[in-house]
Amino acid sequence: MPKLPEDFKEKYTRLLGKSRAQQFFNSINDSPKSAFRFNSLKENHCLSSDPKKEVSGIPQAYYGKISGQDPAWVSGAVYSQEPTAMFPALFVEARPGQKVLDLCAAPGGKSTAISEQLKGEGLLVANEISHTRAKVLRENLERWGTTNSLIVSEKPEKLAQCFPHYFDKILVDAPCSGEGMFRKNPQAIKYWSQNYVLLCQERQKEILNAAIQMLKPEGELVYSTCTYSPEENEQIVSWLTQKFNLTIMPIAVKTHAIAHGHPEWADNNPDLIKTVRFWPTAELGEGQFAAKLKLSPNVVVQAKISPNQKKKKKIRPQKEALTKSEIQLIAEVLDKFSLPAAIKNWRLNSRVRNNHVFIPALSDSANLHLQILANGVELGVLKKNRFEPGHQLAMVLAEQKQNRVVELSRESYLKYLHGETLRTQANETGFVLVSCQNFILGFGKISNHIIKNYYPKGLRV
Ligand SMILES: C[S@@+](CC[C@H](N)C(=O)[O-])C[C@H]1O[C@@H](n2cnc3c(N)ncnc32)[C@H](O)[C@@H]1O
Repeated sequence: MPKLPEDFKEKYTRLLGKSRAQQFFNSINDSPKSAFRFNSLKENHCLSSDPKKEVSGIPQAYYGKISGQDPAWVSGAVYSQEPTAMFPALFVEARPGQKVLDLCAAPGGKSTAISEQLKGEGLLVANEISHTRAKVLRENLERWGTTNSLIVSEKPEKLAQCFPHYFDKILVDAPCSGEGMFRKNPQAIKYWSQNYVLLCQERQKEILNAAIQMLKPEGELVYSTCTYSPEENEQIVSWLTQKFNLTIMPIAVKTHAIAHGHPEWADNNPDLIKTVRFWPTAELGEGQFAAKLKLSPNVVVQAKISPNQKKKKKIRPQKEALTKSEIQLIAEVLDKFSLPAAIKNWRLNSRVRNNHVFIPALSDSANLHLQILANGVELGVLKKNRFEPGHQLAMVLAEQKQNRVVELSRESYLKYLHGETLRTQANETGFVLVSCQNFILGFGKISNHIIKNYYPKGLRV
């Protein structure tokens, strides 16, 4: 039983009343809930054993654990995520073609869900301030088969200079005091203090200040935390409505296990009742809060790029379009596969930079002077007189039924993940997709019944 700090218990007894508070403290002793979501962008959805219990209110989500070594996980067919953490992305309700920002995005649970909503059309800017965590974000979005994301690692203020009033939707899944994670991560209890809660509140205001500058008139902001404290939840939403031209929107949810926000824990604005809370007592999952707000149509929109940016040296566009001979080399590989819509027009849409061939999600990104980890889909690398397809391309090809696939046994699968060369009975030669249990894992290249391993070195186990 994790020992809860006395101030924490006093605070929630005051807020909830003795009996509800006791139920709440007891629920923190129960086991945390694990769940996973299926990837609607990918072809294959059959696990080795059928998942049993659905997460109420989330399409294609089930309770249970999927190991990080399961072919379903490695291929990006599933994402392991705490059940209540699945909701904020659902509230974003992005439509294909829209521009969406996930401002605090790593490890990427919510970005992967938003990319499913966009279905490859429009733009997802996924930002993570920590460079180490941003790398994990990149791996997860790549595995997911996302084609239209710009992955960046910047402070929110810096992003705000580049994207004034640019986005239709913004998700701020804010760093918080993590009270909702106490039973999943008892270490979080050690960090808890009322001062820490207030410190988190300050940081949330800074992040939101930048976020609002990037929202289009009539754009929508989803704000979420995994904590219970009113200071980081209802009080932040009150602050947002007082400081900016924002109104609180209703949130449509299809689960009974959801509670509403508490106007009396903030400035008594009755609209706060439209915000939502997940309590562990409802047994859906861990603690969460979410609010949805809309910016007025009458905000003053600033210039496109800030003076700061204009002063920066313009990066001259390199020769980036493909030459005829480059197209020929790439076509020798790509023409053998069935291409999903997002990459079908690769001949026209591809760019080459330092021999890397990619279809950008945002063109002219170099002049933004941002730390960009990935822009769109990397198709592969041009080498001397040949083209080597990249891992991200394999993950995108998994969105469509493919014929050039070599299915591995469980034993060979583990060898593939280690980076070993494999033997095969297959008669194909050249690049093939490699799968296990029909989940596409990456590329291999066959010559004389030997599969050369193209699983990326950085992902090998
Ligand atoms: C709750 S986590 C995000 C989880 C993520 N949305 C997901 O679903 O996988 C909050 C993230 O905010 C980042 N963060 C911390 N301080 C920040 C700041 N000042 N500005 C922006 N992001 C920050 C953290 O590194 C962390 O990755």
